[in-house]
Amino acid sequence: MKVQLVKVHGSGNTFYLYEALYDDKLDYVNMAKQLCNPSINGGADGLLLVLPSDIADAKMRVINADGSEASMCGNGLRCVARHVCEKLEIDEAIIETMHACLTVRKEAPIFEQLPTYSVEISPISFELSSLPLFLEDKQELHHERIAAFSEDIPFTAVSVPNPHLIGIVEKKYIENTSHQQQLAAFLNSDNEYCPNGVNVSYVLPISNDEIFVRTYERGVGFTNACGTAMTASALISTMENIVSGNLITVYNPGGFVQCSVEQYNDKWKLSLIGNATIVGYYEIEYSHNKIEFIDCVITEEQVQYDKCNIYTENRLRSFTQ
Ligand SMILES: N[C@@H](CCC[C@H](N)C(=O)O)C(=O)O
Repeated sequence: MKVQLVKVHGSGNTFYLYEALYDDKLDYVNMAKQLCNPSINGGADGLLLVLPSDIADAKMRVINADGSEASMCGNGLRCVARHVCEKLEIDEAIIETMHACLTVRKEAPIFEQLPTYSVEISPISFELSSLPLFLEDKQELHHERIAAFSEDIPFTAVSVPNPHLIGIVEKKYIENTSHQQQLAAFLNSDNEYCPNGVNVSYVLPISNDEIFVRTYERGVGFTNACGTAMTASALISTMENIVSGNLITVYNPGGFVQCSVEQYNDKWKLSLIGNATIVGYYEIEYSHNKIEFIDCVITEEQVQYDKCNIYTENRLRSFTQ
């Protein structure tokens, strides 16, 4: 069977997007594992499925590189938002995800001409059972040191609704990734704390409205960026008075986004604003569970995005030197 795919990214978090217009009985887990293999066409961090929905403009499913399914994906949702809005010729849409129907919207570019979308990030829970994360008698974890994780990094746990463990760190933990690598690999292996794994982010405060976030993603490993992690990090940084104001700029190894963090009557309202870049259009042959790339048309959009990367690198250099 011939399958049409779009390669997309949000902050360098890269996905193949496939729109299934009918029940095609394809093995999406097998497809994701092959498409994400870095030795084939550069790989990707996941497969985004755009499916018909009875209650929204479309439904998104997210398959991680290892074949596990995630309940949400912020960077991926921006790319799905663009796909659906352009197809339906609308500027705002509702996308059904595993646990919520979320509003997505076309926005003014965050940098030069970059196609930019905002996506709602919800529901939010601090209950450890929502991740789940098991820590003796604790119900929640807020900016606290856990000896088994680190002697000096305070961690917060939150689900949005995919699970995140977020540490506020000093520069040495950003310059050298080994602590994050070891902790995240442990929490994503067979372990007593996070039986379903967890996305682990290290956050470096930069200014009163800027942070840097690097994430080791469950089901993938280190990625250029994780949208839900950056939004959750902006929330935690706000709650801990590390940043102030409603719009936080979040730099990451693949670019930058803006996260809107607002509070109404004790309830947090989060959204993620950033690029939704189309890298290329691909045709594959998928038969006997094997993928073969047949054709591709690469767009000019990455050239434009590279300029944004140069801007981000220069900006980051000014913080880190
Ligand atoms: N990159 C994503 C999150 C993808 C899912 C994650 N790996 C998980 O398993 O929770 C994002 O942009 O939010």
